[in-house]
Parts: sequence; structure tokens; C-alpha cells
Amino acid sequence: MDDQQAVPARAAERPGIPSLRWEEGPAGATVVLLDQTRLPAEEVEMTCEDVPSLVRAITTLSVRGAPLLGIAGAYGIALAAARGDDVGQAAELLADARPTAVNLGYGVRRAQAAHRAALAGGTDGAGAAAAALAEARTLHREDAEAGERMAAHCLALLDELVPGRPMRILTHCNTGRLVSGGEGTAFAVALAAHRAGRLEQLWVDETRPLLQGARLTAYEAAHHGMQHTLLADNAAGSLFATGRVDAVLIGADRIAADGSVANKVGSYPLAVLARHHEVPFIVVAPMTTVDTGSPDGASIVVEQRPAQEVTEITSRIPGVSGTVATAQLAPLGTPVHNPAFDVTPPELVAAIVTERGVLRPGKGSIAALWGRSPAG
Ligand SMILES: CSC[C@@H](O)[C@@H](O)C(=O)COP(=O)(O)O
Repeated sequence: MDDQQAVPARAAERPGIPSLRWEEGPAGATVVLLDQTRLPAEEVEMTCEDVPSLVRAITTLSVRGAPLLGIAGAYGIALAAARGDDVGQAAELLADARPTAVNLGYGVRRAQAAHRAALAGGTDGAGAAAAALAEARTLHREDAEAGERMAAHCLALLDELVPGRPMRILTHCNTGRLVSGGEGTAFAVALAAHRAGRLEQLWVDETRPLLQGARLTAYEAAHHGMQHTLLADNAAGSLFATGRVDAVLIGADRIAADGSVANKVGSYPLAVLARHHEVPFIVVAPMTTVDTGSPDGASIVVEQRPAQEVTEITSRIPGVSGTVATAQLAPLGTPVHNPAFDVTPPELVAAIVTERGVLRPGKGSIAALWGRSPAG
């Protein structure tokens, strides 16, 4: 009775709070984040006054998702520079906060390079801090623009692959406004399809263990009035088996030179299912997620997360600000395997869509087709 379980979509789009912004007040500069750990119960911003507080926000996933991590890393360097802190040390702390999303180190290095170049050119500390901030703002804007181009390229691809009728798209994790400078990666494609009257259904994987799909993608889909339905991750197989998925769209945390894709754990099983059922498995990611410096999937470091994320469940209580309830799901001390990501080999990926266009990984390495990536 899936139809009765459909999550009601709101009628119209409504604007949301920005995922990340730079603020300058009398007490100095800060990076202000929409705290994603508190969604969907509460839309609450958190203020990071220094790099250690931003690093904590990154490791606890208050700010998350590959493109936004890159943007946060760049603003983090601007923050360290504005405070007169040691920028080299800040860069190390930020870049090491999470290992898999290549965008994080890329954003950090880019702002750090702008800061260093300004100092080398004879600019004073304030001028170099302004250069780092300008670079962070540029990266922020470029990411929004890349998102728009990816959505256009991918919608055209879907018009080819699923011609003539509204589509049923399955997505995993969260890849919308909450992870980017604009409307996102894979989610932005579903949104473009919705706006074009081409989306029949967005199937939203809940995305165990941290429920980015249930908490964040369902929240974003409702914001935009999209038809969407939430499912437990292990319900995806029966959706494919009964012919109710036309395409899988996911984002990526790192794409290796051979086209291997690291993304939220649970992406690889979807790719296997998609191949078995002859459904296109499409990855939507900006060039800043492509790492030609990683030759293949085996060279990608997969982040291991704390056991409690699997053995416990934590929930916010709607309407009671700041209140958290935690329940124990498994016996205390149960050994846990909790990788945050998995790696999908290129032969299971029908297409990788970046702002530069559509790539079919089976036809050659990314490096051979496009040259070095910015992050590589
Ligand atoms: C465009 S977002 C792509 C990925 O970053 C996203 O799918 C994902 O896996 C995020 O993981 P998270 O652990 O929530 O940061």
C-alpha cells in the first residue's frame, strides 16, 4: 500500500535559511551554519567564532555534504586569517576533519593559496584575510553555478534515457541546498524535473544510520512541494523488482580517476540493484569532487564513524527546543562496522554528470577525458 504511505508534499516552494553564511559583527567575523543535526525538528543556526568550533561542526555533521564542506573549509581559512590565527595550523585542522570528501581539502587549499599569494605580494594581514574571504565567496558562487549547469545537463540526459513520461527517481542521502552553494547536485536535478513537470515521484532512501534522507531530503522535498515518498533503505529492492524506478541519482564525495565513486554508504548496493534491473545509475557531482590524484576506488580513504551512530538512535523533540532523546538499539558493547561511505566501481555507473557535461566512465578514465581535476 505504498500510495497510502506517500509523504504529503506541500503545495508550493518556500524559501529556506541559507546553509552557510559569513557574518561580520562588532565582535568580529563568524561563520554561521544552519545546524543540520537539528533538522527537521528545528531550523536553528549555529555560530562558529573560530576554527576549532567549525571543525567540531564538521565532525558532528552540523555542516556536511561534499560541496558544502569545501565551501566551509574555505570560509574557515578566511575566519582564521580574519582573527589573526595561524592559517597553516587552521588549514591542517580543517582539512583533516573528514577524510573522504575531497572538496574539503580543496576548499581549504584554495583559500589558503589566495591568502599566501596576497602576503607574498606585500599585502598586510588584513588584506590577505580579505583575499582569503574573496576566494571563499568565489568558490561559494562557483558551486551554485556548477549546480545549475549540472541540473541542465542531467535533465537533458534523463530526457534521452526516460523519454516521454514523468519520471520516478530514487535518491540516497541528501544532495540538495543543504550540501551546496546553490540547489545541490542530484537533488537539484530532481527539482529541475519537478519544475519542468517531469517528476512523478522522488523515492527518498532514509539513509541509515544518520538518516540524511529521512531528516534532510524529505525536509527539502517538502520545502519545494515535490511529490516524494520515504522508504527504509532495504525497501529499495522491491521497488526495482516491481518496475517503479526509472533512474537512480546520487551525489559523490570523491570520484577517482578511473570513475570509481565514493558516496554515502548504501550507494553501492543501489548500483548493483540498478544494474540487475537495467535502470541507469547516475552520479551528479561538480568537478571539485573529481580527484584525478586518486587513481582508483581502492585508493579512496573511507571514513569510519563512531559505533554509537549504529547502536543508538537520537531524535530531536519537535517544538521543545534543544531537547534530545537517545534510545539504545543494540546491547551495550556490541561490535559495530560503521563506514560512512562505500565505493561504486565505474562499470556500474551509467553516467557521471558534472558542470562540464556527461561522462560515461566505461569509455575511459576521467583523467584521460578531461585532464586533471581542480582537486587532483
Ligand atoms: C552533493 S552531496 C554528495 C555527498 O556528499 C552526499 O551524498 C553524502 O554522502 C554526504 O555524506 P555526509 O556524511 O552526510 O557528509
